[in-house]
Amino acid sequence: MAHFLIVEARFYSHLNDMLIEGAKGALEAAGHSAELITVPGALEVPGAIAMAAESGRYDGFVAIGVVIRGETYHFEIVAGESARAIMALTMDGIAIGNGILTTENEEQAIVRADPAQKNKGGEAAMAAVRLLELRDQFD
Ligand SMILES: Nc1c(NC[C@H](O)[C@H](O)[C@H](O)CO)[nH]c(=O)[nH]c1=O
Ligand SMILES: CC(=O)[C@@H](O)COP(=O)(O)O
Repeated sequence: MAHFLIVEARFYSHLNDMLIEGAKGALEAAGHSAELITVPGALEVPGAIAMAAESGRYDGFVAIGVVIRGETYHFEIVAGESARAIMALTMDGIAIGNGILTTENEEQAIVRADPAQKNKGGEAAMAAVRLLELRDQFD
């Protein structure tokens, strides 16, 4: 059994609740345990993962959040920079599944957050599980 940390950017609570349900359900079904921490937004997720990885207490991580386009360029920054920083951590060998949705509107986010629909939270959790399996295989 592996132990995962779910790091949620709690910007849209009702959407996060669905993503977290999917992630927890996937990890539990795969026989793993999970903790949850909350940060304000997607830009804080990579830093929180980096800090938690330093502790050595977690085998893998699932990033959860929702970034919905507004009126300004900020969407590109939040969506792009959180994804880029998470990818950089993954390239350092940290098993992370990225379940941060980046959508044009709430309707798109609901479909992707809902475990009964596209279940992107569960998908991100299983991606982290797979990366951990590969790291163990290559060690
Ligand atoms: N607009 C969204 C944000 N913005 C907040 C940033 O992520 C960050 O917390 C702030 O800039 C302070 O550093 N975050 C989301 O997760 N989703 C959004 O739609
Ligand atoms: C993704 C965002 O930062 C967005 O929610 C902020 O909206 P706006 O660009 O209208 O300030």
